[in-house]
Amino acid sequence: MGNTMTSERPRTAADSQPRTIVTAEGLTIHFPTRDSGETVKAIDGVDFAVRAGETFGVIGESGSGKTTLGRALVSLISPTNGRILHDGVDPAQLGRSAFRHHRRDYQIVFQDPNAALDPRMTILHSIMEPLEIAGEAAAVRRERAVEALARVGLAPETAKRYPHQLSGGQKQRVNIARVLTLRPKLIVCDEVVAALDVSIRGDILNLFADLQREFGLTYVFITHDISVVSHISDRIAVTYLGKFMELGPAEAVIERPLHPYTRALLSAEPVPLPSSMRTERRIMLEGEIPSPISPPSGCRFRTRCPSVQPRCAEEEPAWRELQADHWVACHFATPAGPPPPNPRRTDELAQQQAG
Ligand SMILES: Nc1ncnc2c1ncn2[C@@H]1O[C@H](COP(=O)(O)OP(=O)(O)OP(=O)(O)O)[C@@H](O)[C@H]1O
Repeated sequence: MGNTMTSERPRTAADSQPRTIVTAEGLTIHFPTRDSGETVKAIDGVDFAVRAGETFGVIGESGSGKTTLGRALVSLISPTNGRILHDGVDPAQLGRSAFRHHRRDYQIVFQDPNAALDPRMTILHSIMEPLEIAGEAAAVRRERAVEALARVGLAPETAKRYPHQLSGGQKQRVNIARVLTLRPKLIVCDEVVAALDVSIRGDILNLFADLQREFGLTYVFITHDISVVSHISDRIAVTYLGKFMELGPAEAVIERPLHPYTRALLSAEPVPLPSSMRTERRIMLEGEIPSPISPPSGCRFRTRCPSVQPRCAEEEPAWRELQADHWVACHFATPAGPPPPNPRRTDELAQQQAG
């Protein structure tokens, strides 16, 4: 960045690549179950990089591993296999004190507005708390907290209040102020508007967008709600049973999906359907997501896929860049889109429904 005028070094392809804030390499997170001794494969080998200044949306049904992924990105969970790099640094290799200093740059805001707030602390103290843990001086803590309170749209008198005196939306603004004081490189937003009244979700999403513009923040935005993710994301990753099915520019993923799962997810959404799908029949997602303890062989989506073929049970699809910056894991996807529904499969599903 900026080195072409001052450095003698010739430009390389790497110079035009955007800087990455966090990279996941073969990221795998397995949880042993307490009673049965089995393993929950919550995240089962994903590779991606989040670019500086972008909003990286992560979408998928409940149980697909989104929260586990988000927690791992901010080092709240350690990888079972593979690794996460923060701006090129592997946090797992840092000593205790270096890690403590490092992790303030990688923050998370949770779905439950109460999760991070101590009911006995005033709002000002709650906002100052992360700075105190980070070892900042009292004067800096107060100054930054007051500034952050205003920046998230809360009145100065809110400082003296307690969490129970605030609405859900106001508490979520406090949570945003808490992480903002640390000036982090990355904020993982885990279903941050899901618990809020529908009427104020837009305000909070707009606040995130304004803060991103002002402070050059990078977000990973986790949600099961397509309207949220399409509203705010630059790129979208579609997760299913611990794997990425598709990853690409938001507009391409929403308007011209490549994976049958993405198409089914979008088609299950009541409104608004992308223009390319308005005339298509709705493809309903049949059945429950299978257990991550024993995911299906080959392609994990095959047991619910309307386009399934015999090969899907035998061979795991490769992760392919089918179009520029647009990746998919499906044997039969083409640059034109997902494979057409398999008529035999459609008959089977109709029979199951009738039965
Ligand atoms: N600490 C844990 N111990 C055991 N299993 C876990 C643990 N955390 C998550 N899981 C399991 O891992 C799988 C993925 O969970 P995760 O919460 O990451 O999914 P999700 O996509 O965020 O779902 P939701 O939207 O419901 O939160 C689930 O089967 C869940 O039960």
